[in-house]
Amino acid sequence: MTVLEPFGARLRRAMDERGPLCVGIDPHASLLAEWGLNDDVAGLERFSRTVVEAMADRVAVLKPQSAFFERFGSRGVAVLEKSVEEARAAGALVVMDAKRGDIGSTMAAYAESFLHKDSPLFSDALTVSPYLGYGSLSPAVALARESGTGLFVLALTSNPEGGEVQHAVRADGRTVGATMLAHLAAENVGEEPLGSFGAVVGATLGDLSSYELDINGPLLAPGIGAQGATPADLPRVFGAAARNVVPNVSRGVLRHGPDVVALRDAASRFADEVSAAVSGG
Ligand SMILES: O=C(O)c1cc(=O)[nH]c(=O)n1[C@@H]1O[C@H](COP(=O)(O)O)[C@@H](O)[C@H]1O
Repeated sequence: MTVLEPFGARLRRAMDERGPLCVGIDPHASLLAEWGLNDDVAGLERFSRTVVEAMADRVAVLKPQSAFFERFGSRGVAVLEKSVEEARAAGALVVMDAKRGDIGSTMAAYAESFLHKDSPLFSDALTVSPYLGYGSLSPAVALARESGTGLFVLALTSNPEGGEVQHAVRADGRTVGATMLAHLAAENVGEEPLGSFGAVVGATLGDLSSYELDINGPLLAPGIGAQGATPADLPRVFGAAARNVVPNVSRGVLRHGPDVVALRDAASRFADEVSAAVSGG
């Protein structure tokens, strides 16, 4: 297999060159309607192509949300394949948001679907769920190491319901979420300039100073915009780990379409606010 430079190194460089913002490609039916598009495969394709055209040559990361493509069956997935390919060709890193998680042998097939270089859906990284046990993700960790890709593991999610699982306290006194962060820190030991095994940590969660967020890996932070968090929250939520945060905005940017210039302006306003907040400016 052609081996890419590790995802963490590629991501760090992209964050340095383009800023850390991740824009989501989330073609909600309501957004298709707002954009004057039909809720069908042609509308999906137009939406996705517009976002890629507007963003892929300037933001560090694009994150397509697979569910909105799967909704249309195989033709929707074909649009997803094309979007991933075009976004990567234009220089963006693609984090496939498919939140996969299963017993190890099945997990291996999920990993192949997104992280093997010959897969039609090959992406730079994949979101995964560790709630069948962190160890069930091992085939994905192994393939990511082999192919120079990365994972974002759901540790502390942005939604209010996540706490009942992630804040649960284990017999050793640690919360489940903290345990996931510790597993990721172990994966990333010694990696420079940044490990490839990231955590998803919601920007909506308030002060997380009781958590060890310094996992030497990226922290994907959804929740900015439509879910109520703002870039100004990042230092308060993430403290010193803010330098490794990849803030995600989906609807907060996408609602400005379909005009490409308006989409770019919206993303660049978020990017400026992130940079002012994280650099203390
Ligand atoms: O893994 C994710 O990206 C994710 C994790 C999480 O904890 N919360 C969360 O909102 N997301 C995703 O991030 C995006 C947020 O979209 P907006 O709320 O429109 O910005 C959606 O695609 C969600 O599926």
